[in-house]
Amino acid sequence: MILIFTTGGTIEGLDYTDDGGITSSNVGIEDFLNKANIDFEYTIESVFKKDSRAITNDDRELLVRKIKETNATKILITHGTFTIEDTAKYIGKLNLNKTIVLVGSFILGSSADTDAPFNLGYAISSVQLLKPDVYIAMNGQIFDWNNVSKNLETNKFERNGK
Ligand SMILES: NC(=O)C[C@H](N)C(=O)O
Repeated sequence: MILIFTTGGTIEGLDYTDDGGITSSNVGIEDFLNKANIDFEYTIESVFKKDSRAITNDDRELLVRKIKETNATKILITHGTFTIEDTAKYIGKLNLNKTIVLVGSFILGSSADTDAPFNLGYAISSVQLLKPDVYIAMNGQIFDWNNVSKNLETNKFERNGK
């Protein structure tokens, strides 16, 4: 069984507009899974729905509590890309002995050319195969929680020192 926690971000159609307001186009992660006719057991829970710049450590603590409470050992977290590495580090440091994969998208989940379904598929595959630890699945790659940063110029995640 895969447990999916959703937290908002562009992958769920959530973004700030240039004038500072927040836009929401209400994309359901479940919709992507249904469209792909997936055939594995999963549970999905919305923990909060925020642009990731608005996520606080209290929010991260709530996520951690839910991760600890569940019997599930394979957990996918959908998350905005701006602070996905902060959340990965926050959880990774705790050594929870579960396979936890965080994933987001760069292009609005509601847009026709979104990278959301590709990223989700890659992350769902990864969460089933990786050994217990915390990872970010983006740009068709897996990054360890303690060796990742986002390159704002290229919109790609990189290993540190690369
Ligand atoms: N690509 C993204 O997810 C950016 C987004 N607005 C966020 O929540 O971080």
